Amino acid sequence: MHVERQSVEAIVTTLIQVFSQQQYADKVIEHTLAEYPYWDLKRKERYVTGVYNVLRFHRKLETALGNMRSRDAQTYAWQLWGAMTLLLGEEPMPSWSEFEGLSLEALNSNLSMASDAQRLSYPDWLWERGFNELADKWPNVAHALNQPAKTYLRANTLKTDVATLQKSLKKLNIETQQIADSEGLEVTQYGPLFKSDAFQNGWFEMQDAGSQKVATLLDVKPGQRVVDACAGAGGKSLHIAALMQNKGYVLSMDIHQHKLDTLKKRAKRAGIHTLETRVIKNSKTVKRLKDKFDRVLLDVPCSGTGVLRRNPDAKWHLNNESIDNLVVLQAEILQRYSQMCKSGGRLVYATCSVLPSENEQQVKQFLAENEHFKLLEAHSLLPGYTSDYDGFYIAVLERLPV
Ligand SMILES: C[S@@+](CC[C@H](N)C(=O)[O-])C[C@H]1O[C@@H](n2cnc3c(N)ncnc32)[C@H](O)[C@@H]1O
Repeated sequence: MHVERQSVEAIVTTLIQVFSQQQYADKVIEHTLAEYPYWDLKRKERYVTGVYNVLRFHRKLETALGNMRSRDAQTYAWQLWGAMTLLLGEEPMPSWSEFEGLSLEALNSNLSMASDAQRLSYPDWLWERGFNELADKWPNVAHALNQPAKTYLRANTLKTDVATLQKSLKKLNIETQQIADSEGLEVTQYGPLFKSDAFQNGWFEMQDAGSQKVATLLDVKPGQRVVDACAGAGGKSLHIAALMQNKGYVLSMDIHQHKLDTLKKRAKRAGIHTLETRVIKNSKTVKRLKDKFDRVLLDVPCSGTGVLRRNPDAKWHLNNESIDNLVVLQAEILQRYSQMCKSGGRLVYATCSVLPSENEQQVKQFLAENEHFKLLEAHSLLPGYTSDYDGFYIAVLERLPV
């Protein structure tokens, strides 16, 4: 296999932007791909995988480089890619001058003295927090979160069914496999998904298979009134509207208007006409909706530790304090927004975190302070244990009838 210099240069430039200029990887990647519209799918995939592999294993690579590490940001970015290529051994190592002096023996020798956190490439604070919260499950979870993310789709049952979608994608050489008892599909052979007629016509959305369980557990029925109070760009709102067969009312709220704008476009493409969006301007927006909904979804802002496969650079942007602040915000959202639930209604609290402080402990504290709610079921989708997909926590609560 030939390694194209232009692709590696693009990876190096991206890494410099992420590390030295603190930019988010997904944004820089999107921007870079737009600069090279003539790249074929394979080349795009190699570029994206290269960036994510370095981000995922940054600490390991830094440790492996030891005192070979350059102080110059540009040279260091080349070294990171070189070290990753040597250690993974999946691609041939080009004999370019930027890699002079790098050897697999030297990298492995430095790694032989590394700590577990260094070898599995986590910051010390997160390694410790993982152990404190998940005890001896943590190393397996940490390892599972280092695997590359797979691609999953959800067939939009308002417009098609799984078999018809599969057939239509197959014509473009995109192979998929249905996930048992669901509208979910794993993409087993990638292709031009977003250029397909199926996508343009709203036949599917890209959504992790774990994430698809959230709306399912909300157990919505056609004709109900449902609020998705932290809707973001609407992954779960769209699923909810489809499960309700476009009958009833879905209110999608968020504090960011631009996310709701994206949601509206997606809803239009999906053929949804029962959904309204509303930005949360202040506490009154939610207060006015007291006791108004049969179903309330609180897919709260969280550490995102369950989705590190998809956003590996989050490890380097988070810290203990930011997670502690999120825990406070989650408790506040749960307490205030739960009031939108009618008596006899159902509330789902969900995170894409693997940390019990954001999950089980939040629900336990809420139930202790709110006797009119009871827990019906809770699912901890823990990569490496109970989930092959992203990590999620989903608690289903009922507001007791009065
Ligand atoms: C986990 S994301 C939601 C993802 C979305 N439900 C989906 O399926 O695509 C959490 C969302 O909560 C929003 N958020 C943050 N603080 C909030 C608040 N106080 N009230 C409502 N939403 C909030 C964020 O803007 C973000 O979009």
